[in-house]
Parts: sequence; C-alpha cells; structure tokens
Amino acid sequence: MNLRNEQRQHIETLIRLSEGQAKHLDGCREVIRRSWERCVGEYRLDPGRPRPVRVLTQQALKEHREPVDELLHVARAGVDQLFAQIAPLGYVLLLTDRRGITVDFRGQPGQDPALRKAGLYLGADWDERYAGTCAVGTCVHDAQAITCHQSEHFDATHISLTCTAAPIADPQGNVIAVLDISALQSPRSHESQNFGLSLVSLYARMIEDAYFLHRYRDCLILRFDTAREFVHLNGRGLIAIEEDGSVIAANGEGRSLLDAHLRRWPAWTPGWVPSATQLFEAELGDLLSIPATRDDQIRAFRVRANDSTCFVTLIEPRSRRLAPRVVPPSPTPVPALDRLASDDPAMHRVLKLARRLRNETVSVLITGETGTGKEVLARALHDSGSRADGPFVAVNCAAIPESLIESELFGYLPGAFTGGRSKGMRGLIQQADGGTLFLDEIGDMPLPLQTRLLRVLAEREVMPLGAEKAVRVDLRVITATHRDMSELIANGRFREDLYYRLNGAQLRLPALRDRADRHYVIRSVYEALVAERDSDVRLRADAMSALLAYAWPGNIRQLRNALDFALATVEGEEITVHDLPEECQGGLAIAPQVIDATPQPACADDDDAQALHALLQETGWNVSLVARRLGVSRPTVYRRMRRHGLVPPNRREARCWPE
Ligand SMILES: Nc1ncnc2c1ncn2[C@@H]1O[C@H](COP(=O)(O)OP(=O)(O)OP(=O)(O)O)[C@@H](O)[C@H]1O
Repeated sequence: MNLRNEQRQHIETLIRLSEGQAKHLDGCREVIRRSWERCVGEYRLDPGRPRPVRVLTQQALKEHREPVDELLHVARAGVDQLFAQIAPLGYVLLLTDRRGITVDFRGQPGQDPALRKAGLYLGADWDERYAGTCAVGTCVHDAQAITCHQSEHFDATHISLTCTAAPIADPQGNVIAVLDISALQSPRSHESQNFGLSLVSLYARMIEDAYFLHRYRDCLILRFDTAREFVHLNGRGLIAIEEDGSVIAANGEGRSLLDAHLRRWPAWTPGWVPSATQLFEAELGDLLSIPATRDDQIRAFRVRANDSTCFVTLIEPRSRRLAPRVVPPSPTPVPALDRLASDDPAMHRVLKLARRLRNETVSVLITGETGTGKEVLARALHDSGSRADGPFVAVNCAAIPESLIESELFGYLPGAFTGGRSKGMRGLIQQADGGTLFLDEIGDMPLPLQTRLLRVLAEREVMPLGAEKAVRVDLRVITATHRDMSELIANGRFREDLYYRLNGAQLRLPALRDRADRHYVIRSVYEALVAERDSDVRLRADAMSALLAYAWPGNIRQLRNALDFALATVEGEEITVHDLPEECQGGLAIAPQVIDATPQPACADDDDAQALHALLQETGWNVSLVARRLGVSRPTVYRRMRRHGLVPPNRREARCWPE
C-alpha cells in the first residue's frame, strides 16, 4: 500500500471518529485516542484537510527563543551528546519551547528539503492545536514522555514520521520545553521506538537537572539517590535549601519526596513545605557538614516519608565554599562503639543513644534479628563505660536447660540440692557484681525465674539457693532478644512488669540487608578474620559484589561464617565469587528470608522439625555445623531442638542439654 492509500484510510478513520463512531478506534492507545478526540472536539481540526507545516519567520522565532535562552545555553551540551547518538540511526533532534515551537534543531544536512517539508526544522510549530496529535504537542499537553508513531499522528501529512518526545520541567514542575527525536522513516512496530523513549527521557531529565543546578547555583543544594555510587554522578533528587534548611525548590525526584512527605504529614497551611531536616532524619548541622565529614562527601540518612535510606551530598555555592566552614563539633570518639558502624542512619541512631547510655546504670534492651550483633553491642557498651574494668558476664537464657538456669544464675550454697557442687557455686548474677550482666534471649527465661530476676533488679540483691540471707550486688543489666516481646507478654509468657524494668532504653539493631554501610561491615568482618588467621588472602571485587547483593537472613553471623568458609577453602591468593558458599553466589536473586523464632502454624512447625531433624542426622548431630549451615547461633539450634523435642541419640536417657 502506498502512502496515499494509507493517508486516505487514516483520514476515513478520523472522520468516523469525528462522527462519533469511536468503535473503529479499537487497538488505539488511550493517550492517542484522547488527543484525537481533543483535535476534533476541542480544536476543531478537520482530518479531511491536512495542513501544511507551519514554520515561523526569523523574527517570530527570535521572540520564542528569548525567554528560553538560558535553558538553551545550559541544554547545549546535552543536545549535542544526544544528537551524536541518534544521528547515525537516521534521527533528527528538536528542542521546542512550551508552546511547541522548535527553538533548537540538529539534523542531517543531506536531508534538508525533506526534513523542512516534514516540519523537522528550526521554527516549526508542533502545537497540538495546529499540528494535531504529535509527540511534541501531546507531550506538552499531557506533561509526559510519549512516542507518536506513524499513523498515531492526527494529520495525514505526518503519518510516515516517528517522533518521541519528553518534557523538561522548571523547578515548579511546569513544562518549559520539550526534547524530541524524530525520523522520516522507521520500522512498522511501535516497540521499535521504546529504546528511544528511554533515551530521550534520560536526556530530558539531565537537561532539567542541569538547568536546576544553574538556576540555584547561589544556594545550597542537597543531591540524593538510593545508590551511594550514583550520588555525585547522577543523583536523581535535587533540593535547594536556605542556610536554615528551609526548602526553596526541588527537581522532579525532590518534588516526589516532598509529595510523599506531605501525604504522610499533611501541611497545616496551604503552600507550606517541610524543611530538609523534616524530610530527612537529620539535624541541620548534619546536613551542612556533609562536605567535611566523610571522604566521599556523602552521608546516609533515613527518609522520614517512607523509612527508606538515601545517600545525600551537599553542593555549596562558590561564595560559601570560600567562606570559613562552620562544622559542628563531632562527638567525642568512643572507639568500642564507633567501630561497629560506618554510615548507616539506623546505626547512627543506635550508637548515638549508646554513647549517652554507656556510663548509666539504666537497663538496656537490645533487639534485632538473630546474628545482628546484639551481644557485640552489649560488650561494646560495657567496654566503653565506667564499668569497663568490671566483669562482663554473658548468659544465654535459651542455651541453659530450664532445670539448671536457676542455679546458674542465682548460685547455691553447699548441699543446696542433690547433684550440686560440694562447695556450692557463685551464681552468674553475683559474678557480674561491679560490671555488666548480659542476658541474651531474655524471651526464653522461664516464668518463675522472671519473678526472681525482677526482685534482683528491684532490690539489687540476690538470694542464692539454700541461702538465708540475700547478697547485695551492684550491676548493670543488658538484655537482648530477637523475639516480639509484646506477643510474649500478650500470651502470658513474659511478665510485663519485668519487661518495663529491663526496657529502660531500647536499642534496635537493623538487619544486615538494610544497612547502608554493608560494605564497611563486610570489610571489617573480613579484616578481623584475616588477622585471626594471619593470612594475606584478598577479597576480589566480584566476591564483594555478591556479598553486597545477598540478603543475609542470618545477618553478621552468617556473613562471618561465609567468609570463614571462603578463607578456609580458598586455593589461590584471592577469594572470588566462586569461593563463597553457594547461597551467596546468586546475589539479588535470593529473597530476604528472615529467621523467625516465633511460634508457627502446626504444619510449618512440622516441616521445620523434619528439616532440622534431617540436617542434624546428616551432620552427625553436630550442632555447630547445623548452626553454620542455617546461619543461626548454636543456642537458636538448641532452642529449636527443644521446641520440637529433638534429642541427640546419646543423650536420650539423660535429657540434658549442653550449652
Ligand atoms: N560489628 C561487627 N563486626 C564484626 N563482627 C560482628 C559484628 N557484629 C556481630 N559480629 C559477629 O557476628 C556474630 C553474631 O554476633 P552476636 O552474637 O553479637 O549476634 P546476636 O544478635 O547476639 O545473635 P543472636 O540473636 O543469635 O544471639 C558473632 O560472631 C560476632 O562476632
């Protein structure tokens, strides 16, 4: 079919549309159908009378260029770069103003007359009201990127063209220009233009951002992204702020963040916008000091609107850069705590509170998934506080058999019970006198002992078994759990009054997969292991990438085990991705799978019991090996065994549990 026939059919289709027979538009995209309806209904364009291309006079063009002169200047480099990519594919490039007038153009000199005839030329008017449905005009109307492919154009003159356009918005979100690539000929399928749509959208955004940075070059600008590596290069969000943190303007991504914030916390007065310290969980000093605080001049903050983490840098105006910088004093170093994290907002919060609590006697409850480092944090709190010279006694309530926990904790006098040591025993609580008692897995503490523990905490006295007189103790209690304490309380398995006494302050450790400083954690765990082994094996970048991408259901413990395994089995001088345990090699393909010790429905419980039993048999009841395979602690394995009634063959008679 030649173009004339095609044009005739196209005109007939549109005439039927204008006569209200819309059913003939089956298969037409919604965005095109709406534009065609505007053309016939609103603009009164006659599909039967194709219009000649309208090109403005030099004088009229000059008048359209003037208001966007600054934008044209900023956009030039982007326009040239995009054109260099599309020219070999037969495309030309148009930059139009908000009315659809082509104010800048790049094309093939050889095709000059053909381009001019098709309207692909400087000064051509692509307003939907005149030219009908087309990429530029419809993009201006809908304020979104669009491809208008061949017969999707309204005017029959244009149905051989393929055009793809993306809007460029000003900092208020209004379309100020449109970037378009067009070709005189193209393949039939609409999909052939999908790649072009992404490319044009990308360049439109880059030009928009370059214009934003130019307009607010005298202001402080926060640039942010969800990936640390992209912040300087192509950070998607831009927010211009005053020295007091109040927001002046934002680009598209920045406005999305503001919108999300205002959806969660609606404005009190119309037009009110939150300040940057409300958008991010940060104090003004944290934001203003970003350039001085870290080598890469990027800091991670929590986004309050959606509780996600984003990486932020601060772009300072040149005038400010020359002025002496006011950097808020950094907190006094506390090495034991400082080394637990690098740049993660949740860890910042935990460590900030931990620094304040380290010299207090207030009880601290540490929560977090298994293996997140609760015991390591408890130890660091102890080591960094005034009790550092005293003992640190760690007790795992899940690992000690219920029958022994009381005597272990409270101690006993000689002859207090059959089977006890003849000299009696100083309980763990007494052993912690002058220091810290760390009760891990506190949710597993049997109810009767909870009552006794409550008394110790209230009266600061301990009564060993068989004793008649209480002994005074001076200790700080830190507890930890990965369980949902409110659920245990609701089910009557944990005393509420004890919970409140233990929970003087709560430190919640994030899961490894959620930490923005995963790279730092992997490095420090690796360096510690290498030092322990006195090895100089390196960790290659592909292994690091796989470790960064993995979901770590067993958190830092699983990470440590994975690296330990790699170091133990590696043959060469460096660990590659293939040296890692199999489950860590697949990267992001593995979905997060949180190990949860809360009671599960019976059938899931049965499955869990069977799987655990099989693994125990396979490993010859080697609990350490099973724990390593599952990425959980040994106490967790023991607890699960106890829950399912799984007893090692050699202990079936004694029913006694090792630590
Ligand atoms: N910041 C860290 N740097 C290096 N290693 C760490 C860090 N945090 C934890 N680990 C290591 O990870 C493992 C688990 O840590 P820890 O026992 O403190 O976790 P946990 O949360 O108490 O575990 P669970 O809930 O099973 O009791 C340990 O081998 C510990 O040495």
